[in-house]
Amino acid sequence: MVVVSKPAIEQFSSYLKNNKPTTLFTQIPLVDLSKPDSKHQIIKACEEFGFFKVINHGVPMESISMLESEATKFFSLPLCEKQKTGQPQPYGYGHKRIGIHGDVGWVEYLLLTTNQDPSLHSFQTFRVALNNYMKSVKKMACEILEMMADGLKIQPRNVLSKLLMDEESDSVFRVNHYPPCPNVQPLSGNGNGNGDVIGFGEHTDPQIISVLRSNNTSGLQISLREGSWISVPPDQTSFFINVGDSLQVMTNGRFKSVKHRVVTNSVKSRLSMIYFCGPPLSEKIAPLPSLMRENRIFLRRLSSPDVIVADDEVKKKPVDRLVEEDLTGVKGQLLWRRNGGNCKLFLERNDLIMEQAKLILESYKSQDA
Ligand SMILES: C=C1C[C@]23C[C@@]1(O)CC[C@H]2[C@@]12CC[C@H](O)[C@@](C)(C(=O)O1)[C@H]2[C@@H]3C(=O)O
Ligand SMILES: O=C(O)CCC(=O)C(=O)O
Ligand SMILES: [Fe+2]
Repeated sequence: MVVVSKPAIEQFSSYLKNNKPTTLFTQIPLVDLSKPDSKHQIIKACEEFGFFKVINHGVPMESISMLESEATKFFSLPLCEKQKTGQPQPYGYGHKRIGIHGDVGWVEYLLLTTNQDPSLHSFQTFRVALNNYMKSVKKMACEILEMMADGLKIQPRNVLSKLLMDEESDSVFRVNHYPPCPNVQPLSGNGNGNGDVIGFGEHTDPQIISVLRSNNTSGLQISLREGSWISVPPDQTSFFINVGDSLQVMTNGRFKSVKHRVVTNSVKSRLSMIYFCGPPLSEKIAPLPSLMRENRIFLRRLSSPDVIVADDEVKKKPVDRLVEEDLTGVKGQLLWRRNGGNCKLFLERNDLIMEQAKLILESYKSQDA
């Protein structure tokens, strides 16, 4: 639900107060995929930001423009036409409500599986443009994942990309449309809690990596390690790569999944297209053996209370100490599962039945309440 309560100017000044541009000069890492040292740049960017921009990516501009124009046409259709793609459960057309946790944003979107998704059966030209685009983007994503494996000195180099190449890969594609938001309007729900104008509230993506582009319109922000937010300058010809929770787990916390959000624009529509590279359903997501330290799994809470991640930074976080004591040295695995449409990582311990693992997850939830 959208609530209009205060005059726009008052809300805007509150927005600025809560979103100080603390790091004006921080540059988003740029990786030129055609350069021989790109694997090292990728590793550095994933360690420091969990986010980077790529150029010389090999995705043809025509396939990008074709999909963008089909998506723009789609969002300009009357609501009843867009709803023919189905209710978002989770696939289909949705607006304002995002996911199952009551999140609200100034956004409409289309969420699709990358497999044979029936949602677009009456939008054939859209479907063709999408398949074309996804083929090239998937190829680029695999190349990036292989460069990551090289940079991490992990063998075989397809250890990450094979999850995406798997026929059962649980990848999703999302097109988000943020219409201009004329007034600065606070949204109810789980935005960022400051009454800001949120297009898509802060979160981390649960998948391995996400490949994002937009129509040259600002709005995307990422959170830096020290907690400040920076705006990502838009760029129509490049792609942006997000490290997701699954990759954070697989690298045993060496890469961090990036917290990000989208704020609205009062003048221009933002259109973003994102390929979320997910592992096959029920894939075991565990730190890659060569990146394990002391053969232990450390756990840290992520933005969603059900998602936990291997990381030894937990030692610095009092709220998680109990969990570390409970689980240090435990052999277990995180499974990629879907629950009511949302994909998540679930903990399954070798020495405990799932019910007990659930209890541990419950304790996260009660800390949040
Ligand atoms: C606000 C949310 C929407 C989301 C689930 C979440 O609680 C946090 C992650 C979001 C995300 C981002 C990537 C994909 O678009 C998505 C389908 C996913 O797997 O995680 C969405 C979720 C969603 O829209 O349900
Ligand atoms: O629209 C964007 O630029 C980002 C949206 C996003 O983070 C998501 O869909 O997961
Ligand atoms: Fe995201």
